[in-house]
Amino acid sequence: MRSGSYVKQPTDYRAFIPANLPPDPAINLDAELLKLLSDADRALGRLDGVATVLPNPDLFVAMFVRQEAVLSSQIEGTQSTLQDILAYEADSEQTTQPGDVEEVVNYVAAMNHGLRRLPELPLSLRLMKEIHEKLLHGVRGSEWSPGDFRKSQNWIGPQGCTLATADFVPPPPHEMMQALDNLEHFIHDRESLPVLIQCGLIHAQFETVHPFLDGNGRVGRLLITFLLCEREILQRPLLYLSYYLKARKAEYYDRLMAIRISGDWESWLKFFLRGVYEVSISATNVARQIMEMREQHRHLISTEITAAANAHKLLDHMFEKPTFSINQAKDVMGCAFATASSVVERLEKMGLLREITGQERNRLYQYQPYVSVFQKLMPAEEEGKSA
Ligand SMILES: Nc1ncnc2c1ncn2[C@@H]1O[C@H](COP(=O)(O)OP(=O)(O)OP(=O)(O)O)[C@@H](O)[C@H]1O
Repeated sequence: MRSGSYVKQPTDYRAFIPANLPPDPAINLDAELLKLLSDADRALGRLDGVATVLPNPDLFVAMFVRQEAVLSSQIEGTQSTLQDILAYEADSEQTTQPGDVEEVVNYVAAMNHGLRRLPELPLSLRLMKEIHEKLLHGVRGSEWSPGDFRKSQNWIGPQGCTLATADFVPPPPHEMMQALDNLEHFIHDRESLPVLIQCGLIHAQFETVHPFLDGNGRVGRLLITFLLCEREILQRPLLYLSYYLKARKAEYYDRLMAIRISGDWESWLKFFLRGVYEVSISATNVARQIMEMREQHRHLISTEITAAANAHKLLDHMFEKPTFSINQAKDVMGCAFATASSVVERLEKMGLLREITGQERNRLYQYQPYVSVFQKLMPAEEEGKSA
């Protein structure tokens, strides 16, 4: 079959051996697929444009990365919310954070590591292993060979299922390496296909090969961002595609299965491109809202606070790290504790900051209007629970 075939293994189960990429027969770029491709390209271009045209986009990139990290980890079943990770980053000593918050922190570290490495190391099997190592470092699943491809057979399906009852059995290790070599080769091919088509094919093939014992979904979703950044389709990692995949998890899995069962690459690609389009538009709006908010709040600070330089400094910092203690604010502004305390109090009265711990000591303040822009994308989080 076009996407591969099920092959009976000596120990009596059937594993899927993927065919090489690009698919043969080639992807049918019908009118619908071409339109979706062109819409997604345009929307992604607009998102990238926002980041290059507006001043200081780097201030808020970290928040987009956190957003993607939370959503991608929630697909995997992690309960932590954006609020949890912000509080954890501001004060990791706090004991009230859910145990799995470190998985999201690791996702952010894996994303940042990959983005840092890309200028010196192309998107490759080696980079995938490095990313995986960061992702599973010291957390649940870390007994599952962080940074190493699997050396045993794995399978996908409901908890407790066996090789015989699994929904899907990826290739056994020796076939897996051959499939990975082909995948790496395909990743380096810059000529044959439009980048977004290539990106969709790479993600799905990676999930089919399932080269790690755990974390395949998250590494596969990170690959999407890395490819877009490596090819300079996006200058910065602003696309939180997991927002779309999380909302349509059943369809996400069904589309991946349809590639294996009936070789239907095209329906997966259409689903993927719709996601790129929708999320690009959403992310562009978020970026615009943030820049407007920055202007409004800068203006508000200038008119309401005399000697506003410190507060401006803190405001800029809040776009990158919206949750912080007074001690941290003091360091950012380079002033005395008492001065930092009065600036924070003032910003709180102006409605820009909210104290989030409810404690008398070790208080944390949050730039709430800003965080709310992202929380609105996660309705369940507003009620204080994860989806
Ligand atoms: N039939 C399927 N059912 C569920 N997941 C599938 C299926 N086929 C492929 N997958 C992929 O496998 C991923 C799950 O693999 P794994 O548990 O190793 O990854 P994870 O990162 O730990 O978890 P998750 O992917 O759920 O976030 C899914 O996210 C999806 O991308």
